[in-house]
Amino acid sequence: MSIFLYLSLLTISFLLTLKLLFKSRALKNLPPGPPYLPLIGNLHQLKQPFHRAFYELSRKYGKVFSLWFGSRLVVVVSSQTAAQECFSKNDIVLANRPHFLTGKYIGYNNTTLVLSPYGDHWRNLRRIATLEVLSTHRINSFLEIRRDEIMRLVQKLAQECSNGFNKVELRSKLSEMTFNTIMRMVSGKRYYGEDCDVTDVEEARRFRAITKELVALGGANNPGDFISVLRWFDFDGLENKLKRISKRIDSFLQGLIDEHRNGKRNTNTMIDHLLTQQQSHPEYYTDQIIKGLIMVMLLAGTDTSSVTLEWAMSNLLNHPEILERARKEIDTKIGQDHLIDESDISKLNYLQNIVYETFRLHPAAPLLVPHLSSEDCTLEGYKVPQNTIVLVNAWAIHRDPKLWSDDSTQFKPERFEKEEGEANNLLTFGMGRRACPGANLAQRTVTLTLGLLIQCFQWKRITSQKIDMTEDKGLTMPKKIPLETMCRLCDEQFATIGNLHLLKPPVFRTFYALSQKYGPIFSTKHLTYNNTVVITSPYGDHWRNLRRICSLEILSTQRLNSFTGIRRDETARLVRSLSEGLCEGFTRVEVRSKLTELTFNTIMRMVSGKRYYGEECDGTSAEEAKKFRDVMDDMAKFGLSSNLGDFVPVVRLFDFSGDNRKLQIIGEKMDALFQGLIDEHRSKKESSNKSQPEYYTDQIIKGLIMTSAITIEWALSNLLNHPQVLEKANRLLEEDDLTKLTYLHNIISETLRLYPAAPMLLPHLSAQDCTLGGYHVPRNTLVFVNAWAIHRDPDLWAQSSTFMPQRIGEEEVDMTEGHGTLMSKAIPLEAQCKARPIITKIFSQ
Ligand code: HEM
Repeated sequence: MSIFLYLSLLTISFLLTLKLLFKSRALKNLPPGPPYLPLIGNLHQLKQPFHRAFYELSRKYGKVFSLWFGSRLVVVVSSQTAAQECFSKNDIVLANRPHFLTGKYIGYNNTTLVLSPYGDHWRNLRRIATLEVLSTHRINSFLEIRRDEIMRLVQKLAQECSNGFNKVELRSKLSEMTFNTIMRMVSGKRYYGEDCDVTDVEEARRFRAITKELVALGGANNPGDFISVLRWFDFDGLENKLKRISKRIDSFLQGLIDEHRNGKRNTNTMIDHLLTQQQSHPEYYTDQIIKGLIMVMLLAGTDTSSVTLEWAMSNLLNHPEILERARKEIDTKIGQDHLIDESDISKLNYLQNIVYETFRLHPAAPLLVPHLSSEDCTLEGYKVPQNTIVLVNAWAIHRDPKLWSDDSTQFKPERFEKEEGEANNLLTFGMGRRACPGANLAQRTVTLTLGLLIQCFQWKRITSQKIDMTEDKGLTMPKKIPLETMCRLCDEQFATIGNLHLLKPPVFRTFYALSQKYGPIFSTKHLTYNNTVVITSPYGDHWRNLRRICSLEILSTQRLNSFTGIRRDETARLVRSLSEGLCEGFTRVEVRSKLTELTFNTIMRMVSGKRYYGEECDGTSAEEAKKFRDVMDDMAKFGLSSNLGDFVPVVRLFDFSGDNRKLQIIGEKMDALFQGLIDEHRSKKESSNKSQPEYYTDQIIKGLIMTSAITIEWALSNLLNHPQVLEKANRLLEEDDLTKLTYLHNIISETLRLYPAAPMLLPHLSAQDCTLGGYHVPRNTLVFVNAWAIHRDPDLWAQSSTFMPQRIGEEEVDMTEGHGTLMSKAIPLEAQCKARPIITKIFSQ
C-alpha cells in the first residue's frame, strides 16, 4: 500500500513538474523572479515575516516580480505606481480573492465579505456592510460603545497607576478593548475583562477560547493551498482542526442570532438590525450571511486596531519628544478640564499625524489581503495571467525612499505636515473596490484611544533601552515582544477622571485610609449631583413638603403606633419559623433571607396590606409576589451602587457599565408595580389607615427595609462572636424591666456604632460656598460624612474598633463588610439556632 502511494506521488509530481515547466516556458513576459524548484516552486525560499522576505527579493528582481508557490503563480508588487495600476486600470480584474483551506472552513466556504469572489454576492455583502454596519450613521450610533470601552481601559490603567509610575502590560488591555467594542456593536455583549457581562461568564469563556483558536488558525499556512497533491493529505491535522473550530464557532454564532431572534436581547445591535432586514428579505439575509458578517467583523476589525495601537505607543516611548509635543497639543487645544472626544479629533493635527505615521511604518495588513486576477492583464508592461495571486507589499511601499523623503524608515509624524498631503500615499487600508470598509471606524478608534492615553497618563520606558520593534509572524504584523511600559496617571487628570480610580470598595474604608493621609477633611474632585426624590432632593419647598408628609403622615409616632400590630405579627412569624423544628437542638439556619423577609413584609404590609415573601403571601397572587421580589432583587443589585457618570460629566454621556439602561428598566418596572398598587387601592376606594401606598416612595421602602435587615444581621453576628454578651442579654431579658431593655438597646447602639448601615450617610451637596474646618468648600460640592470612620475614632471611643473586650469561642463569624452604599455583611450570616423554652411555651399556648 505504501509503495503504491509512493509511486503514485512520484508520478503525479513528475507530471505536475512537466506541466509547470511547460507552462512557465509557454508564458512569455512574466514578471522576473528567482529560480524555482519543481513541485514546490519558491516555497522553500520564503521566510517569515513575508513582507520583509518579499522586500529583499524586490531589491534584486524589481518592484514587480513573480514567484511560484507550488503550482500557483504569485506576483508581488512593491511600488506605488504599480499598486495604483492594480487598483485603477486593473481594479475589476484584480478584485477577486484566491481560495484557501481556511476560507473553506472559517469563511463559510469563501462566501464571506473578505473572501468572496468579485460578483453580485460580494456586491450585496459590501453594500450591507458599508450601508448598514459601517456607514457613518451607524458608526455614530455606536459612539457610546466605543467611548465606554475606551474609558474602561483608561479607568483600568488609572487604577493600576494612580500611585506613581507602575509597570503595565498593554497588549491584552488593548486587545480586550477592541474585541469588546466590536462584540458590543455586533451583539451587545462584553466578553473580556473582569467586568465582562457577569450573567454570561460561561459564554464569555467559550467565546474567548474560540476566538483565540480562530485567530491562530486563521493565520496558519497550509502547503496544500499551493501544492495540489498535498491537498489530498492532512499532514499536520490542520483540516481537522479547522473543521472542529468551524462547527464550534458556527453553533456559537447561531446561538447569538437565536437569542436576538427570540427577543431575549433587544437592543440596537448589528444582529438586531440584520434580523429586521431578514424579515423583509428572508431569501438574502439568511442566518449564514449574518454569521459570516459577524465573523468578518471579528477577524478584520479587532486585532488590526489593537496591533496598530501597540505600535503607536511603542513608537512614542522610543521618541519621548514626539510624545511631549502630542501632549502639549492636547493641553493647548483641549485643555485639562475635559477628556478628548471623537469630535475633538479634527483639532488635533499632530495626534492624527502620529496615527498616520504608525499606519505607514506598521500597516496591520502589510501585504493587504491577497487579490486574484479573474483574467489576463498587464502590470508595468509584464503579463499577469488569469488566476495569478497578486500581493501588494504595502509595508515596502511605505518605506520607499523615493516616495517618502526625510529618512523613510524613521518615525517622523512631521512628514505629514507638508502641504502635498502625504497621507494620500498611504496604502494601509488598500485601494479600489476591495479597500477596507472599516477604515473610518478603525481610524476613529485608534486616534481617540491614543489621544486619551496621552492626555490621561505619563509614559516612560521600563529601562533606558529602546523598545524592541521586531515584528512577529501573523496576519496583522504584531510586535514580537508584547509592550510593557511604565505608566502614571497625570496629576492634571485627577481633576478630569476625579479620584474615582481610588475608590476601591468598600468606599468608606478607602475614605478612611485617605483621611489618614490627608486629614479629617479632604477633598476629591467630584462634580454635580442632581436628584429629586425625598432623601436626595435639593433643599427647598419640594423637599420641605416631602419631609412633612414623611414625618407627619408616615413615620410619626402615632402612625408607627398604629402599625404595631403588623410589626408584632411579622416578628412573631419570624420567631415561629425559626422555632419550627428547633426544639430538638441546635440547627443551622441562614439568617439573612429571614431578616429581609421580615422587614420587607412589615413595610409592604404598612404600605399596601400585602405580604410578598414567605409561604403565605396573603392577598397576593404568586405572580405578583414574584414580580415584586424580582424587582427588589434587581434594585438591591443596581439601585444602590454608585455610577461613575454621576460624578464625571463626560462619562455621563456613555453608559459606562451598561447599568444606566438596566437601572432605567428596573425603574420602569418598579414604577409600574407601585402604580398598580395605587390604582388597586384607588379602585377599592379604601381609606383605611392600614395601608397608604401613595405616601410611600421607593426610597422610603428601600431605606427602611434594607437598613433594618442589615442592622439586625450585624447585631446577631456580633452576639455570636461574643457569647458572653448574648448570655448577659438572655439573663437580663428574664430579669430586666421589659419596658426598658437597656442592655438590648446598648447592643443595638453598639452595632449601629461599628456597623452603621449607611456608613457614609447619604451625600450632601453645598448650595453655596461655605467653610468646613477652615477649608473653603465651593458651591456644588458633594459632602460625604464618613460615619463609619467617626464611629471608630479612638479619640471618641475607647477601644474604638472592638465590640466587646474579651472574645470567647471557636471560629468567629466573618465580619467583613460588603461593597455598596449600604454596608451589608459580605457573607450572609449562618448560625446555630435552638428554640428557648419560653418560645415553646408561648407557641404551645
Ligand atoms: C487599523 C485597522 C485596519 C486595517 C489596517 C485594515 C486593513 C485592511 C486591508 C489592507 C484590507 C484589504 C484591502 C485589499 O484587499 O486590498 C482590509 C479589508 C477589509 N477590512 Fe479592514 N482594516 C482595519 C480595520 C478594519 C475594521 C475595524 C473593520 C470592520 C469592523 C474592517 C473590515 C474589513 C473588511 C470587511 C475587509 C474586506 C473588504 C473586501 O474584501 O471587500 N477592517 N482591511
